[in-house]
Amino acid sequence: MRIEEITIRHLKMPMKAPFTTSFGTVAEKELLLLEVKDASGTIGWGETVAFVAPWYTEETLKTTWHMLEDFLMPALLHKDIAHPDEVSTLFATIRRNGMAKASIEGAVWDIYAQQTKQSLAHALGGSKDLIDVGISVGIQSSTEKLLELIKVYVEKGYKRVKVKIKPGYDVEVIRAIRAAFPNLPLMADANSAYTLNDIEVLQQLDAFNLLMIEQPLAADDIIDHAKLQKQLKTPICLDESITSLEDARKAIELGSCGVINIKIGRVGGITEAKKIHDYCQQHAIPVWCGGMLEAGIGRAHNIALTALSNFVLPGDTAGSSHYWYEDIVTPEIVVEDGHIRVPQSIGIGYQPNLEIIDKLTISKKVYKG
Ligand SMILES: O=C(O)CCC(=O)C1=CC=C[C@@H](O)[C@@H]1C(=O)O
Ligand SMILES: [Mg+2]
Repeated sequence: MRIEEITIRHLKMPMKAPFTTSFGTVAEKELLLLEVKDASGTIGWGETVAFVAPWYTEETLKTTWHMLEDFLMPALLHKDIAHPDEVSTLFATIRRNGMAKASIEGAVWDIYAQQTKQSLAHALGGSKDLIDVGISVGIQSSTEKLLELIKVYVEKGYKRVKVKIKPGYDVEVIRAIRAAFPNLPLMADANSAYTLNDIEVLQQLDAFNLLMIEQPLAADDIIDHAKLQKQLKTPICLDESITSLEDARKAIELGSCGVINIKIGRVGGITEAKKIHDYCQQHAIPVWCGGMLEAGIGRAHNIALTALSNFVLPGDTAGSSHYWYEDIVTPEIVVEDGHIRVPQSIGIGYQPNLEIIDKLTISKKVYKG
């Protein structure tokens, strides 16, 4: 294939409820939607996951646009590509900026799946028909409110619940959840809010049979995570710390984690995500697919990736209606009894809904190189 034209749309999507973590709140999601057309007219779609502010990683919506416009699109447009794995080679001299790279690479995978007449999940080597789905619950104004929400999600059938923790909002919150839901598959995500000085607090969490504690320490620190893991019974799951296969290899060699959360955007694309998945499988490290409050295109890519066999833990791939009044794809993504059915039709298995996309678009630009 040869990419000839890319349309970037800047979308603003109202959220049903704000999402709060140890770092900040997202009340309205902004994203870039990429419509990528190859010489034969096949169209693939990609979605950026960087937030407006750099609190999760250093990328922002504006940096992704800058990287796409000034470096990534010029490197890709009008080049002959036999396989989407080659996109990362074209981008090899551009450091980091994984979310920008992933948005365009995801669209190329979509085109490839369509042209080889298979589902994206199948093109990636995935064979599951159903994936297990968990839910991520942001920080709430009170523990009562949190317990009420968890009850609703448990009744809806979600396969595990992840809650956000931060210093001062941790042991007592988890204790209350455990008391109300003794058998719930439960985990906590700290988004790097702790240091090794907090080890006693983190050790107290060992009493609650958590599936894992996600990213307790700094994003760029796998050494301290290795020290912490030696002193915790609960497996550590790394999120922000893993931006590439090399990061995963080093973290596993050091013993910094027992689980890895793979996010396509954070690791620079589906090809790298697959490599991390395969490496973890060879080293008996279970993985799951993290979420970035994606709209339908990003969510569809996550579902296809989760069809790979070492995604053995439920992912943060809630259904469209959890976050959105109206999603940008048809049919909307539905969770039933804690499962999503992996589309078996050609491509991503969902159609972009242009009417809704147009309604949410605040600016648009077409690039032909
Ligand atoms: O997309 C989802 O449903 C999961 C959202 C989620 O938990 C996160 C999204 C983005 C940043 C973080 O706050 C958090 C995470 O770290 O996994
Ligand atoms: Mg996380």
